This record gives sequence, structure tokens and C-alpha cells, in this order.
Amino acid sequence: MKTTITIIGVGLIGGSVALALRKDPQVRIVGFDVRQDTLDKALTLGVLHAGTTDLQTAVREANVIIVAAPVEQIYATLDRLTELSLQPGVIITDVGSTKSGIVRYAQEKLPREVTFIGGHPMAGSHKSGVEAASDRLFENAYYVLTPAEGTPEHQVERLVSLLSYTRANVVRMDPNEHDKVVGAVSHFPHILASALVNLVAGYEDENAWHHRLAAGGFRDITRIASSNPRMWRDVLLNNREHLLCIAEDWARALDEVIELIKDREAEKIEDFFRTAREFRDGLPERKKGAVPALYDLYIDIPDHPGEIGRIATLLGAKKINITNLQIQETREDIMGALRITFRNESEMEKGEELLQFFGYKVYKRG
Ligand SMILES: NC(=O)c1ccc[n+]([C@@H]2O[C@H](COP(=O)([O-])OP(=O)(O)OC[C@H]3O[C@@H](n4cnc5c(N)ncnc54)[C@H](O)[C@@H]3O)[C@@H](O)[C@H]2O)c1
Ligand SMILES: O=C(O)C(=O)C[C@]1(C(=O)O)C=C[C@@H](O)C=C1
Repeated sequence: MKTTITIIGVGLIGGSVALALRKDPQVRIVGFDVRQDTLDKALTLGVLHAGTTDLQTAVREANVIIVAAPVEQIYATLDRLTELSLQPGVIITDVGSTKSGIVRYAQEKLPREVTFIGGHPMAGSHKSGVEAASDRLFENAYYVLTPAEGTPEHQVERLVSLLSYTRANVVRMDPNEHDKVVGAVSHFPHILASALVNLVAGYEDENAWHHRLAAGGFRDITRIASSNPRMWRDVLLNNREHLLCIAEDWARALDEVIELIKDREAEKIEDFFRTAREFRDGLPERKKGAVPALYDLYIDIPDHPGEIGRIATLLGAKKINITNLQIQETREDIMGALRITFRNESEMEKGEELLQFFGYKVYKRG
């Protein structure tokens, strides 16, 4: 018998989960969203088998419900689910970026017959919406589950088994531990990125030099400042206590560096950078699955008229489709001024081979 999975909130994450889970031939994916145009897009993109803006219709047959709305809307959705008719043995999970508050709320509100298991895939993007969804977004990423004490083990195993289609590394954590760790490695960095951008924006003058000279370093550290403000508003308010502690530690750490600069402590300044580099270089690499650079090639092109036309003609002659083409005004963390996006990995590889054959220097991100 087929498993019906209902995704509530068919955006970047809901859409990506749907695309990954629908690879299971035994699964039928139903989508609910507050926006009909989002459901229409999701159906056109092949993300869902069916979509509706009526929550009762969406969840009536569901064996598993995945709430993938913004964090504040996850609470509101749990409230609404308590009023609806659900399948016996249904598992409800979510993908919210914070866990303690949501898990506590679910335990208080949901009836005993319902199994709630908090979830958070540790992969995403600064882009939002179902258009940015990818079946490979979670590949090789950690996917945290936070089952509460007493959650039936067979239900957790059922969910883990379904999530295997994301090809993520599913791990279990205590919700508070999750919020503490993710506060430091995800939430606080988003605050810093946006604070830095706002600081620099405030320095801007009529020559727009900051805007023009912002190069690789600034862009690398601030990509996530392009993320969805509403999503991050909810995240910060939901992880308030941990973030306030981290902010205090941060202020202390910054003061220490400032003192080193004031005192011209050359050796200690070097140590500061060395310690950071060692930890950063030791982070495990994630080679696949990141949405932004999936099928992109970066090509060093000389600044000649007709150069882009030549590349497009070479690819076109081999029937290799270009889905996007962009001149990089400022190079980010990659060499190559022309970025070409391909439809899939195989076309990208053919494109790479062809352009290299014609003497172009071709780079991939990461
Ligand atoms: N963006 C990331 O990098 C990332 C990564 C992991 C987890 N998350 C979490 O995933 C969740 C969704 O984020 P996203 O990036 O996919 O956002 P998104 O904006 O791409 O998608 C959210 C979707 O939810 C819909 N929605 C809004 N209110 C709703 C409601 N009340 N009921 C049903 N649908 C509703 C929106 O119309 C939209 O389609 C958030 O809780 C976020 O914290 C995000
Ligand atoms: O890659 C990005 O753009 C992200 O911000 C993804 C990111 C992160 O901070 O790593 C953001 C929020 C999540 O809940 C999980 C992942």
C-alpha cells in the first residue's frame, strides 16, 4: 500500500523534501500551501502528485505530515491540526530551524495518538520558494531528528527509513542541544552577515566605493545576508536565550581582538588567525547537493566582443542546453568571469569537456 506524505508549506525546503521523497515509488506526495500560485508552480515542476489550499483535504489520507512552513507558522499549523481528522498512527514532523519550542508545543498540544518527531535538515540556501527546490539539497548533509522521550521507536525508524531518499545523514539530538549548537553554527552567523552588510551600507558615500570594491572576502562572508528576512525573524525570536549567550561570548571575543590590535600584538594576532584556519580547514567537505552551484561552470573569458556568442555557439552545436548565463562583475570564491548554468550534471560535464577542448579555462565551485 502507498504511503501518503503531506507537505505543509511547499517552499524551498518543503519542495526539496518532496522531490527527494517522491523518488520512493511507494510514496504519494500531497502539498498544502497558503498560496495557490505556489501549488500551481509545484505541480508544474513535478514536485507534488496533488496540491490543495484546504488543510483538511491535504491531511485526511496522510500517513506522514511534514510541516515546512516558517517557524511561527509551524506553531499555528500544529494548532490547526488538532482540530482536523487525521489517520491513526500518523507521524507529524517539521523542518523548522529551531527545535525546543516547537517540540514542547507539539507535546502539549497534539493528542497522544499522534507521533510528533521534530526535524531539521542542516542544508538550505539564501534563496526561497519552490522554484529553488532541489531533490539533492540534503545529499550528504546532516538531518537532525529530535524525538521526545517515550516516542515509539518503530515510528522514529519509519521516518528515518522514508528520509533515506534525501540521502542525508540522519542523526538524533536533544532539542535544546540542537538549538545551542545550531545557534552558533547557523543562526548567529546569519546575524553577523547581515550586521556586517548593514555596517558597510552605512559607510557608503556618493561614489559607491564600498559597493564597487566589495570583492571575494565580503561576498563570501555575507552570502547568507541575502536570506529571507521573515524566516530569520522567526528563528531569532525562537532561539532567543542561546543567541543572547552567544552574542555575549562574541562581544568578548571581539574585544580581545581589538585589544591585540591596540597593543600591536603581532604574534597573538597571527595565532588568532591560525587557530581559526585550523578549525575551518578541518570542517568536513560537502561535495554534492548544495543548491546554488549545482550545475554551474565558471569560464575565464578574454574581454573580446563576440566571446560569449562563440561559447554559446560551441555548446549549441553539441545540443548542450544553457539554462542561465551571467557575467560575474566581481569574482566571488571562484576563478572565471562567465558563469554558465546547465540543466543537469551530464550536460555540465559535456560542456566542460568541450570548452576545455577549445582551450578555455573552466572551473567548478567547491
Ligand atoms: N531556507 C533554509 O536554508 C532552511 C534550511 C532548513 C530549514 N529551514 C526551515 O524550513 C522552513 C521553511 O523555510 P523555506 O526556506 O522553505 O521557506 P520558503 O519561503 O521557501 O517556503 C515557505 C513556504 O511556506 C508557505 N507558508 C507560509 N505560511 C504557511 C502556513 N501557515 N501554512 C502553510 N504554508 C505556509 C509559503 O507560502 C511558502 O511556500 C522554515 O521553518 C525554516 O526555518 C530553512
Ligand atoms: O546555505 C544557506 O544559505 C543556509 O543558510 C542554510 C542553513 C545554514 O545556516 O547552514 C540555514 C538555515 C537552516 O535552518 C539550515 C541551514
